[in-house]
Amino acid sequence: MKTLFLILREARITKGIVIRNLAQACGLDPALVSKFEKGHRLPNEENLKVLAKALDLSFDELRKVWLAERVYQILADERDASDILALAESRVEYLTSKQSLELQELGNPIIENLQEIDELKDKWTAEKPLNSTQLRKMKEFFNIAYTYESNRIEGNTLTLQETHLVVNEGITIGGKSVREHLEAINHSEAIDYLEDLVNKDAVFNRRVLLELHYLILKGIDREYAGKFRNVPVRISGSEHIPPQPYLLEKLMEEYFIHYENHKDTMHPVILASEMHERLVSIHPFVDGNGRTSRLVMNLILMRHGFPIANLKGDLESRLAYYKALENVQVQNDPSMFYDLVINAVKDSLHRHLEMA
Ligand SMILES: Nc1ncnc2c1ncn2[C@@H]1O[C@H](COP(=O)(O)OP(=O)(O)OP(=O)(O)O)[C@@H](O)[C@H]1O
Repeated sequence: MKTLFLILREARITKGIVIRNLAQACGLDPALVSKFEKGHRLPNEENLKVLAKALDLSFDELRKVWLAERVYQILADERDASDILALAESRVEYLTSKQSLELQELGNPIIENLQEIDELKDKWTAEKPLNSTQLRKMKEFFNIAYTYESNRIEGNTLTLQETHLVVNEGITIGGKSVREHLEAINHSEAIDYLEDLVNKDAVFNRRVLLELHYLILKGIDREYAGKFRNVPVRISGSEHIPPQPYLLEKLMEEYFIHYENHKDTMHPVILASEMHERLVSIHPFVDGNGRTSRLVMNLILMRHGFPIANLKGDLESRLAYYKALENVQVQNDPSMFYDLVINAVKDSLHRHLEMA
Protein backbone atom coordinates (compact mmCIF):
# COMPACT_ATOMS: atom_id res chain seq x y z
CA MET A 1 0.00 0.00 0.00
CA LYS A 2 1.31 3.46 -0.92
CA THR A 3 2.03 5.86 1.91
CA LEU A 4 0.34 9.24 2.11
CA PHE A 5 3.65 11.01 1.49
CA LEU A 6 4.29 9.12 -1.70
CA ILE A 7 0.75 9.71 -3.00
CA LEU A 8 1.07 13.47 -2.44
CA ARG A 9 4.48 13.65 -4.04
CA GLU A 10 3.55 11.55 -7.07
CA ALA A 11 0.37 13.52 -7.67
CA ARG A 12 2.23 16.81 -7.61
CA ILE A 13 4.97 15.59 -9.96
CA THR A 14 2.41 14.07 -12.36
CA LYS A 15 0.66 17.42 -12.53
CA GLY A 16 3.99 19.15 -13.16
CA ILE A 17 3.62 21.56 -10.24
CA VAL A 18 6.56 22.74 -8.12
CA ILE A 19 6.25 22.69 -4.33
CA ARG A 20 6.20 26.48 -4.08
CA ASN A 21 3.17 26.79 -6.40
CA LEU A 22 1.31 23.96 -4.74
CA ALA A 23 1.89 25.55 -1.33
CA GLN A 24 0.66 28.89 -2.64
CA ALA A 25 -2.49 27.31 -4.13
CA CYS A 26 -3.19 25.70 -0.76
CA GLY A 27 -2.32 28.73 1.37
CA LEU A 28 0.43 26.70 3.11
CA ASP A 29 4.09 27.26 3.85
CA PRO A 30 6.29 25.56 1.15
CA ALA A 31 8.58 24.17 3.90
CA LEU A 32 5.58 22.51 5.48
CA VAL A 33 4.45 20.95 2.19
CA SER A 34 7.96 19.67 1.67
CA LYS A 35 7.85 18.06 5.13
CA PHE A 36 4.52 16.37 4.21
CA GLU A 37 6.10 14.92 1.09
CA LYS A 38 9.14 13.63 2.96
CA GLY A 39 7.03 12.09 5.68
CA HIS A 40 8.51 14.34 8.36
CA ARG A 41 5.12 15.80 9.26
CA LEU A 42 1.55 14.55 8.94
CA PRO A 43 -0.96 17.09 7.51
CA ASN A 44 -3.98 17.93 9.61
CA GLU A 45 -7.45 17.33 8.15
CA GLU A 46 -7.77 20.90 6.85
CA ASN A 47 -4.37 20.69 5.14
CA LEU A 48 -5.46 17.41 3.61
CA LYS A 49 -8.64 18.94 2.18
CA VAL A 50 -6.84 21.75 0.37
CA LEU A 51 -4.11 19.43 -0.86
CA ALA A 52 -6.67 16.98 -2.26
CA LYS A 53 -8.43 19.83 -4.05
CA ALA A 54 -5.24 21.29 -5.53
CA LEU A 55 -3.98 17.89 -6.66
CA ASP A 56 -7.34 16.63 -7.99
CA LEU A 57 -7.37 13.71 -5.59
CA SER A 58 -10.44 12.20 -3.93
CA PHE A 59 -10.53 13.59 -0.40
CA ASP A 60 -12.40 10.54 0.92
CA GLU A 61 -9.78 8.15 -0.45
CA LEU A 62 -6.91 10.34 0.72
CA ARG A 63 -8.45 10.61 4.16
CA LYS A 64 -8.56 6.82 4.48
CA VAL A 65 -4.82 6.60 3.82
CA TRP A 66 -4.25 9.53 6.19
CA LEU A 67 -6.22 7.83 8.98
CA ALA A 68 -4.35 4.57 8.39
CA GLU A 69 -1.10 6.55 8.67
CA ARG A 70 -2.24 8.00 12.00
CA VAL A 71 -3.11 4.54 13.34
CA TYR A 72 0.28 3.32 12.14
CA GLN A 73 2.08 6.15 13.94
CA ILE A 74 0.26 5.35 17.18
CA LEU A 75 1.01 1.62 16.96
CA ALA A 76 4.45 1.61 15.29
CA ASP A 77 6.33 1.13 18.58
CA GLU A 78 3.81 -1.12 20.30
CA ARG A 79 4.85 -4.70 20.86
CA ASP A 80 1.20 -5.95 20.80
CA ALA A 81 0.20 -3.95 17.72
CA SER A 82 -1.67 -6.85 16.07
CA ASP A 83 -3.70 -7.60 19.19
CA ILE A 84 -4.58 -3.93 19.57
CA LEU A 85 -5.66 -3.74 15.95
CA ALA A 86 -7.81 -6.86 16.26
CA LEU A 87 -9.42 -5.39 19.35
CA ALA A 88 -10.15 -2.10 17.60
CA GLU A 89 -11.51 -3.97 14.59
CA SER A 90 -14.02 -5.94 16.61
CA ARG A 91 -15.13 -2.79 18.41
CA VAL A 92 -15.68 -0.97 15.15
CA GLU A 93 -17.58 -3.92 13.68
CA TYR A 94 -19.82 -4.10 16.70
CA LEU A 95 -20.51 -0.38 16.79
CA THR A 96 -21.32 -0.12 13.09
CA SER A 97 -23.77 -2.98 13.23
CA LYS A 98 -25.31 -1.59 16.41
CA GLN A 99 -25.69 1.86 14.93
CA SER A 100 -27.36 0.64 11.81
CA LEU A 101 -29.73 -1.38 13.94
CA GLU A 102 -30.71 1.67 15.96
CA LEU A 103 -30.97 3.99 13.02
CA GLN A 104 -33.38 1.82 11.12
CA GLU A 105 -36.96 2.94 11.17
CA LEU A 106 -39.70 0.41 11.61
CA GLY A 107 -41.53 -0.25 8.35
CA ASN A 108 -45.31 0.03 8.03
CA PRO A 109 -46.10 -3.68 8.22
CA ILE A 110 -44.22 -3.90 11.53
CA ILE A 111 -45.99 -0.84 12.93
CA GLU A 112 -49.39 -2.26 11.91
CA ASN A 113 -48.50 -5.56 13.55
CA LEU A 114 -47.50 -3.78 16.75
CA GLN A 115 -50.81 -1.93 16.80
CA GLU A 116 -52.64 -5.23 16.45
CA ILE A 117 -50.54 -6.63 19.29
CA ASP A 118 -51.39 -3.64 21.49
CA GLU A 119 -55.11 -4.23 20.89
CA LEU A 120 -54.80 -7.93 21.70
CA LYS A 121 -52.83 -7.10 24.83
CA ASP A 122 -55.54 -4.67 25.97
CA LYS A 123 -58.07 -7.48 25.60
CA TRP A 124 -55.82 -9.81 27.57
CA THR A 125 -55.35 -7.23 30.34
CA ALA A 126 -59.13 -6.80 30.52
CA GLU A 127 -59.49 -10.55 31.25
CA LYS A 128 -57.47 -10.19 34.46
CA PRO A 129 -57.65 -11.08 37.27
CA LEU A 130 -58.28 -14.69 36.30
CA ASN A 131 -59.52 -17.12 38.88
CA SER A 132 -56.61 -18.79 40.64
CA THR A 133 -57.25 -22.37 39.46
CA GLN A 134 -57.61 -21.19 35.89
CA LEU A 135 -54.41 -19.15 36.21
CA ARG A 136 -52.48 -22.09 37.64
CA LYS A 137 -53.66 -24.42 34.85
CA MET A 138 -52.79 -21.92 32.14
CA LYS A 139 -49.38 -21.27 33.61
CA GLU A 140 -48.66 -24.97 33.85
CA PHE A 141 -49.70 -25.46 30.24
CA PHE A 142 -47.77 -22.56 28.74
CA ASN A 143 -44.67 -22.94 30.91
CA ILE A 144 -44.27 -26.60 29.99
CA ALA A 145 -44.77 -25.80 26.30
CA TYR A 146 -42.13 -23.07 26.56
CA THR A 147 -39.63 -25.33 28.35
CA TYR A 148 -40.26 -28.06 25.79
CA GLU A 149 -39.78 -25.81 22.73
CA SER A 150 -36.80 -23.81 24.03
CA ASN A 151 -34.93 -26.97 25.03
CA ARG A 152 -35.93 -28.59 21.74
CA ILE A 153 -34.17 -25.78 19.85
CA GLU A 154 -31.04 -26.68 21.76
CA GLY A 155 -31.36 -30.37 20.88
CA ASN A 156 -33.12 -31.82 23.94
CA THR A 157 -35.12 -34.88 22.83
CA LEU A 158 -37.78 -35.00 25.58
CA THR A 159 -41.30 -34.81 24.13
CA LEU A 160 -43.89 -32.35 25.41
CA GLN A 161 -45.53 -35.09 27.46
CA GLU A 162 -42.19 -36.28 28.86
CA THR A 163 -41.24 -32.70 29.76
CA HIS A 164 -44.51 -32.44 31.71
CA LEU A 165 -43.84 -35.72 33.53
CA VAL A 166 -40.28 -34.75 34.46
CA VAL A 167 -41.13 -31.21 35.59
CA ASN A 168 -44.55 -31.60 37.18
CA GLU A 169 -44.57 -35.23 38.32
CA GLY A 170 -40.90 -35.77 39.09
CA ILE A 171 -40.86 -38.88 36.90
CA THR A 172 -37.70 -40.02 35.11
CA ILE A 173 -37.92 -41.10 31.51
CA GLY A 174 -36.17 -44.34 30.52
CA GLY A 175 -33.52 -43.96 27.84
CA LYS A 176 -33.16 -40.19 28.31
CA SER A 177 -29.97 -38.76 29.79
CA VAL A 178 -29.65 -37.11 33.19
CA ARG A 179 -28.62 -33.95 31.38
CA GLU A 180 -31.90 -33.83 29.43
CA HIS A 181 -33.85 -34.24 32.66
CA LEU A 182 -31.83 -31.49 34.32
CA GLU A 183 -32.33 -29.17 31.34
CA ALA A 184 -36.10 -29.51 31.64
CA ILE A 185 -36.13 -28.98 35.41
CA ASN A 186 -33.66 -26.08 35.24
CA HIS A 187 -35.59 -24.29 32.52
CA SER A 188 -38.82 -24.63 34.42
CA GLU A 189 -37.14 -23.17 37.53
CA ALA A 190 -35.81 -20.32 35.44
CA ILE A 191 -39.38 -19.47 34.37
CA ASP A 192 -40.42 -19.41 38.05
CA TYR A 193 -37.52 -17.04 38.65
CA LEU A 194 -38.78 -14.79 35.82
CA GLU A 195 -42.18 -14.63 37.47
CA ASP A 196 -40.55 -13.77 40.76
CA LEU A 197 -38.59 -10.96 39.18
CA VAL A 198 -41.69 -9.55 37.53
CA ASN A 199 -43.71 -9.71 40.76
CA LYS A 200 -40.94 -7.93 42.64
CA ASP A 201 -40.57 -5.39 39.82
CA ALA A 202 -36.82 -6.15 39.91
CA VAL A 203 -34.53 -4.40 37.45
CA PHE A 204 -32.94 -6.35 34.64
CA ASN A 205 -29.20 -6.12 35.14
CA ARG A 206 -26.00 -8.12 34.96
CA ARG A 207 -26.71 -9.95 38.21
CA VAL A 208 -30.12 -11.09 36.98
CA LEU A 209 -28.67 -12.23 33.66
CA LEU A 210 -25.96 -14.31 35.34
CA GLU A 211 -28.52 -15.72 37.73
CA LEU A 212 -30.71 -16.83 34.81
CA HIS A 213 -27.74 -18.44 33.12
CA TYR A 214 -26.76 -20.15 36.35
CA LEU A 215 -30.24 -21.66 36.67
CA ILE A 216 -30.06 -22.98 33.09
CA LEU A 217 -26.70 -24.73 33.56
CA LYS A 218 -27.02 -25.64 37.24
CA GLY A 219 -25.71 -29.18 37.84
CA ILE A 220 -24.73 -29.42 34.16
CA ASP A 221 -21.70 -27.19 33.79
CA ARG A 222 -20.00 -26.40 37.11
CA GLU A 223 -17.23 -24.36 35.54
CA TYR A 224 -19.32 -21.99 33.46
CA ALA A 225 -22.80 -21.83 35.04
CA GLY A 226 -23.53 -18.16 35.81
CA LYS A 227 -20.26 -16.94 34.29
CA PHE A 228 -19.24 -15.14 31.14
CA ARG A 229 -16.91 -17.10 28.92
CA ASN A 230 -13.13 -16.60 28.93
CA VAL A 231 -12.58 -18.46 25.66
CA PRO A 232 -13.47 -17.69 22.03
CA VAL A 233 -16.55 -19.45 20.62
CA ARG A 234 -18.06 -20.15 17.22
CA ILE A 235 -21.71 -20.73 16.35
CA SER A 236 -21.83 -23.81 14.17
CA GLY A 237 -23.32 -23.22 10.75
CA SER A 238 -23.17 -19.44 11.15
CA GLU A 239 -21.08 -16.81 9.39
CA HIS A 240 -21.28 -14.59 12.44
CA ILE A 241 -18.21 -14.70 14.68
CA PRO A 242 -18.96 -13.72 18.28
CA PRO A 243 -16.55 -11.19 19.82
CA GLN A 244 -13.33 -12.23 21.54
CA PRO A 245 -13.63 -12.84 25.32
CA TYR A 246 -11.61 -9.75 26.29
CA LEU A 247 -14.32 -7.58 24.70
CA LEU A 248 -17.16 -9.05 26.71
CA GLU A 249 -17.02 -6.84 29.80
CA LYS A 250 -17.28 -3.68 27.72
CA LEU A 251 -19.92 -5.09 25.36
CA MET A 252 -22.09 -6.30 28.19
CA GLU A 253 -21.77 -2.94 29.92
CA GLU A 254 -23.03 -1.31 26.71
CA TYR A 255 -25.75 -3.94 26.45
CA PHE A 256 -27.25 -2.88 29.77
CA ILE A 257 -26.80 0.82 29.03
CA HIS A 258 -28.70 0.23 25.78
CA TYR A 259 -31.48 -1.43 27.74
CA GLU A 260 -31.67 1.39 30.30
CA ASN A 261 -31.76 4.01 27.54
CA HIS A 262 -34.58 2.34 25.66
CA LYS A 263 -36.63 0.50 28.24
CA ASP A 264 -39.23 3.23 28.63
CA THR A 265 -39.35 4.47 25.05
CA MET A 266 -39.20 1.50 22.69
CA HIS A 267 -42.17 -0.75 21.99
CA PRO A 268 -41.71 -3.67 24.46
CA VAL A 269 -41.92 -6.29 21.70
CA ILE A 270 -39.17 -4.60 19.70
CA LEU A 271 -37.10 -4.04 22.84
CA ALA A 272 -37.50 -7.71 23.80
CA SER A 273 -36.49 -8.83 20.28
CA GLU A 274 -33.49 -6.57 20.26
CA MET A 275 -32.21 -7.57 23.70
CA HIS A 276 -32.62 -11.20 22.65
CA GLU A 277 -30.74 -10.73 19.36
CA ARG A 278 -27.99 -8.57 20.91
CA LEU A 279 -27.33 -11.17 23.56
CA VAL A 280 -27.12 -14.19 21.26
CA SER A 281 -24.93 -12.20 18.88
CA ILE A 282 -22.50 -11.24 21.65
CA HIS A 283 -22.78 -14.87 22.79
CA PRO A 284 -21.31 -14.11 26.24
CA PHE A 285 -21.53 -17.70 27.51
CA VAL A 286 -19.83 -20.91 26.51
CA ASP A 287 -23.20 -22.67 26.39
CA GLY A 288 -26.83 -21.78 27.05
CA ASN A 289 -26.79 -18.50 25.11
CA GLY A 290 -29.98 -19.23 23.19
CA ARG A 291 -32.03 -20.41 26.16
CA THR A 292 -30.84 -17.52 28.33
CA SER A 293 -31.56 -14.97 25.60
CA ARG A 294 -35.04 -16.34 25.07
CA LEU A 295 -35.61 -16.02 28.82
CA VAL A 296 -34.41 -12.41 28.72
CA MET A 297 -36.84 -11.72 25.88
CA ASN A 298 -39.66 -13.15 27.95
CA LEU A 299 -38.62 -11.29 31.07
CA ILE A 300 -38.99 -8.03 29.15
CA LEU A 301 -42.32 -9.09 27.64
CA MET A 302 -43.69 -10.22 31.00
CA ARG A 303 -42.62 -7.00 32.70
CA HIS A 304 -44.83 -5.20 30.21
CA GLY A 305 -47.83 -7.42 30.87
CA PHE A 306 -47.38 -9.82 27.92
CA PRO A 307 -47.69 -13.58 28.26
CA ILE A 308 -44.70 -15.80 27.47
CA ALA A 309 -43.79 -15.90 23.77
CA ASN A 310 -42.70 -19.30 22.60
CA LEU A 311 -40.31 -19.72 19.66
CA LYS A 312 -40.88 -23.18 18.27
CA GLY A 313 -38.18 -25.85 18.12
CA ASP A 314 -39.25 -27.88 15.06
CA LEU A 315 -36.74 -27.96 12.23
CA GLU A 316 -38.49 -25.44 9.99
CA SER A 317 -38.98 -22.91 12.79
CA ARG A 318 -35.43 -23.39 13.99
CA LEU A 319 -34.01 -22.71 10.54
CA ALA A 320 -36.17 -19.58 10.22
CA TYR A 321 -34.90 -18.43 13.64
CA TYR A 322 -31.25 -18.93 12.68
CA LYS A 323 -31.76 -17.23 9.33
CA ALA A 324 -33.42 -14.23 10.96
CA LEU A 325 -30.50 -13.89 13.37
CA GLU A 326 -27.99 -14.19 10.56
CA ASN A 327 -29.86 -11.46 8.66
CA VAL A 328 -29.30 -9.04 11.53
CA GLN A 329 -25.70 -10.05 12.07
CA VAL A 330 -24.52 -10.18 8.48
CA GLN A 331 -26.84 -7.77 6.67
CA ASN A 332 -27.93 -5.48 9.51
CA ASP A 333 -31.53 -6.23 8.69
CA PRO A 334 -33.57 -6.89 11.82
CA SER A 335 -37.00 -6.97 10.12
CA MET A 336 -37.16 -10.75 9.76
CA PHE A 337 -36.24 -11.24 13.41
CA TYR A 338 -38.79 -8.66 14.55
CA ASP A 339 -41.43 -10.48 12.47
CA LEU A 340 -40.55 -13.76 14.05
CA VAL A 341 -40.92 -12.43 17.58
CA ILE A 342 -44.03 -10.42 16.69
CA ASN A 343 -45.69 -13.58 15.36
CA ALA A 344 -44.76 -15.52 18.48
CA VAL A 345 -46.21 -12.78 20.71
CA LYS A 346 -49.39 -12.57 18.64
CA ASP A 347 -49.82 -16.32 18.68
CA SER A 348 -49.36 -16.41 22.44
CA LEU A 349 -51.91 -13.61 23.01
CA HIS A 350 -54.47 -15.40 20.81
CA ARG A 351 -53.96 -18.67 22.67
CA HIS A 352 -54.20 -17.04 26.09
CA LEU A 353 -57.36 -15.20 25.09
CA GLU A 354 -58.91 -18.44 23.78
CA MET A 355 -58.16 -20.23 27.05
CA ALA A 356 -59.34 -17.38 29.24
N1 LIG B 1 -26.30 -16.76 13.22
C1 LIG B 1 -26.78 -17.63 14.09
N2 LIG B 1 -27.19 -18.82 13.69
C2 LIG B 1 -27.64 -19.71 14.58
N3 LIG B 1 -27.76 -19.45 15.91
C3 LIG B 1 -27.37 -18.29 16.35
C4 LIG B 1 -26.86 -17.31 15.47
N4 LIG B 1 -26.54 -16.24 16.19
C5 LIG B 1 -26.85 -16.51 17.46
N5 LIG B 1 -27.37 -17.75 17.57
C6 LIG B 1 -27.89 -18.28 18.82
O1 LIG B 1 -27.03 -19.26 19.32
C7 LIG B 1 -27.81 -20.19 20.00
C8 LIG B 1 -26.97 -21.42 20.26
O2 LIG B 1 -26.02 -21.06 21.24
P1 LIG B 1 -25.79 -21.97 22.52
O3 LIG B 1 -25.53 -23.37 22.07
O4 LIG B 1 -24.82 -21.31 23.43
O5 LIG B 1 -27.21 -21.85 23.20
P2 LIG B 1 -28.03 -23.01 23.90
O6 LIG B 1 -29.07 -22.37 24.75
O7 LIG B 1 -27.12 -23.99 24.56
O8 LIG B 1 -28.68 -23.72 22.68
P3 LIG B 1 -29.94 -23.22 21.90
O9 LIG B 1 -29.93 -21.77 21.81
O10 LIG B 1 -29.77 -23.91 20.56
O11 LIG B 1 -31.09 -23.65 22.69
C9 LIG B 1 -29.01 -20.35 19.07
O12 LIG B 1 -30.15 -20.84 19.71
C10 LIG B 1 -29.28 -18.92 18.69
O13 LIG B 1 -30.09 -18.28 19.63
